[in-house]
Amino acid sequence: MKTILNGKQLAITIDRLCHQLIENHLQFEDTVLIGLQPRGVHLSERIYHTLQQLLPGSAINYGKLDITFYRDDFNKGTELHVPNETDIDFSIENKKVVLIDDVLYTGRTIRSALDAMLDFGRPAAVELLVLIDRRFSRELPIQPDYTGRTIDAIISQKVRVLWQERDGKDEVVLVE
Ligand SMILES: O=P(O)(O)OC[C@H]1O[C@H](OP(=O)(O)OP(=O)(O)O)[C@H](O)[C@@H]1O
Ligand SMILES: O=c1cc[nH]c(=O)[nH]1
Repeated sequence: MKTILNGKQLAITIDRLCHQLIENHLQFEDTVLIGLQPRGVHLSERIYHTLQQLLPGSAINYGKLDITFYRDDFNKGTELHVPNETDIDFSIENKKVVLIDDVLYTGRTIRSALDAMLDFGRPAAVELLVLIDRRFSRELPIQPDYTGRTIDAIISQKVRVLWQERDGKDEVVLVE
């Protein structure tokens, strides 16, 4: 197992991503943040809380989206897909949406998210923020707008993003 980001590097990376978001979205009046269940939500929570500290007084719309029923392999094969909560209590009509996930690999999760998101309105634009972009493994034409770290990994390897609140420590690792 190899460490890609330790806890301190992860915190610095999240801070940088937040500043990049502010650069493009200023006070977030027309922008909403949506974290993807289950693993992207830990990242989106950190980003949301960091932005609130950096932009005191701004009311940022933040929600969580579950894509289970929109997966292109739902009801195919024997794997049981257990849904998580979707919590979006605002319309995304004409808003700029920033989708947030921990890892981008084939792009299929994000494709599903683009589909699932449309239940909440027609956005003006959609951006993608990921902590880890696994290059050279995309199966769909989907690329991130904000990236924590780009890595090259072989197919047998797996990136795992660990969070203090769930795993007991903050770390990004490459598992052989
Ligand atoms: O770009 P993709 O190929 O869709 O992979 C990215 C997704 O994989 C992980 O989720 P999950 O744990 O559900 O997938 P995994 O079982 O493949 O790790 C991760 O949290 C992303 O949402
Ligand atoms: O390496 C990978 C690939 C997909 N999803 C992950 O969480 N890690």
